[in-house]
This record gives sequence, structure tokens and C-alpha cells, in this order.
Amino acid sequence: MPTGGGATPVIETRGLSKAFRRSTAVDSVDLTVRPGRIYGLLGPNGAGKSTTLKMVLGLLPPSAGEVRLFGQPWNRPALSRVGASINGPSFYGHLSARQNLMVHGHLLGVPEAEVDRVLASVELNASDRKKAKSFSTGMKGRLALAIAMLGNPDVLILDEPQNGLDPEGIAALRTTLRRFTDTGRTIVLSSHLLGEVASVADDIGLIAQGRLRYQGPLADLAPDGDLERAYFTLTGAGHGAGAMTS
Ligand SMILES: Nc1ncnc2c1ncn2[C@@H]1O[C@H](COP(=O)(O)OP(=O)(O)OP(=O)(O)O)[C@@H](O)[C@H]1O
Repeated sequence: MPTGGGATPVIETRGLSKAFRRSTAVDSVDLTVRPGRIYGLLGPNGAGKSTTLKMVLGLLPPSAGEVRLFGQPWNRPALSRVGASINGPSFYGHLSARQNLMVHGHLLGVPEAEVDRVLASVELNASDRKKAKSFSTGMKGRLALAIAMLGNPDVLILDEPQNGLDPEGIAALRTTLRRFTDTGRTIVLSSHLLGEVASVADDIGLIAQGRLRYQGPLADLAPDGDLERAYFTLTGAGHGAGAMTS
């Protein structure tokens, strides 16, 4: 597996900040996401994860700081190399998985064969006519992932992709994500669940109250192996929030 040690970061933020009227959601965050890695952006509810990812994707303008993509200042053409799923699955409920992908594929100019390849990679059945609105949470998640993967992006940005999945779904997602990064590509995913991020990520960015409290390999987050204690120490959260870590 590539480690991306000395390679140009795929995503970098420097001093990235976002102030809303009443609060600072993201406060001078310096992310460094290296190629070939699964980077887990971890933090409690309201920590600033989604806001950070939205600024990386150009969906929200930063109040201060900068985003670099593939070693260049943020630019829209570079986004064609980035697939994303933000704010939960979004698709046409009255269409099947394949029909949904065909719509998105058409917009991206993606050939039909690519649609079928992506469907297969998330283990959705191309001939299944079931409508997306009646999908299980796991199937909806796989469809959202497939939409993000269309067009063969170099980077996937996924906001809480494990939300609502059962252990089997999380294991299947892990396999799909690992297959993606095995070819040198990169994933950034956010989660407020320590256990879920720890089960997939190579690197961790731990954010709390808008500030980055830790960034580096998962293995170095808690050298003594006690991830939960490290999480609470770094986020300043009370142990009353223990349920959020499993
Ligand atoms: N459009 C907005 N207007 C005002 N405040 C906002 C807006 N979007 C987010 N916030 C606030 O910014 C803070 C960070 O929110 P954000 O959604 O980035 O957190 P998060 O880490 O993704 O949380 P969660 O795990 O709950 O999704 C929160 O206090 C939130 O209420």
C-alpha cells in the first residue's frame, strides 16, 4: 500500500477558518491529506467536520485561509478529480440504482460501461429494478458511494459514510474503500464515531470546537493503544460521551 510519505499532498488547508454569524465553526485548520491513504476526519457532533469538507469542495467560501488541491491553489477544474458525498445520500427515489447512476453519468459524460463497473464495485445489482426510495440504509449508502465514484476520481470525500450501517455494511464499505486506495487513490471521510473511523482510516485528523487537535497516523494517536482515552483527552470531552465512541 502506498504511504504517500514524501509525495505532494492531495489536499492541504492552511489556516482554514469559517465564521458563521454567531460562532466560529472552523478555526485555523491545517489539514494535510497524503495520496493513497484513507484519512478519517474525526470529532464530536458540531466539531466543524462538514464545514471543513464543504470548504475543500468549494461549497462554502472560507472566512480565512486557503485550500490547495493536488499541490495547486484551489481551482474548479481540479474538482473533476474529486468525487464527493456530502449531506447524506441524494438521488432520485423513483429510479433504480442503475438509472440513478445513468443520470449522473450522463451529466459527467461517463460511458455506460463505467456505470456498470461502478455499480459492480459497490455490489449493487445492475439489473435490479427496485426503486431507490425503497432501499435499505446500506443500499442507499452504496448508491451514494457509487455516485461519488463515477468518473474515476483520484479522491473521494465522504461525509459520514458509515452512518446507519450495520457491522456487515461497515465491513463491506471498508473493503470497497480499501480497494479504491490500493490503486494509489485517496479517501477523506468524516465521522463522529471513533470506532468506525479506527476501523478504516490510516490517518486521523481529530477536530473539536473547530480546531485540529491531532493529525497523523492512526497508530500514533494512542501509542498505548487506548484510543478512547486519547480521544477524550484531545477533544476535552467528558467520559459521559462514551457511547459515541463505539
Ligand atoms: N450554515 C450554517 N449557519 C450557521 N451555523 C452553522 C452552519 N453550518 C454549520 N454551522 C455550525 O457550525 C458548527 C460546525 O458544524 P458542522 O456541521 O461542520 O459540524 P460536524 O462536525 O460536521 O458535526 P456532525 O458530526 O454533527 O455532523 C456547528 O456549531 C454548527 O451549528
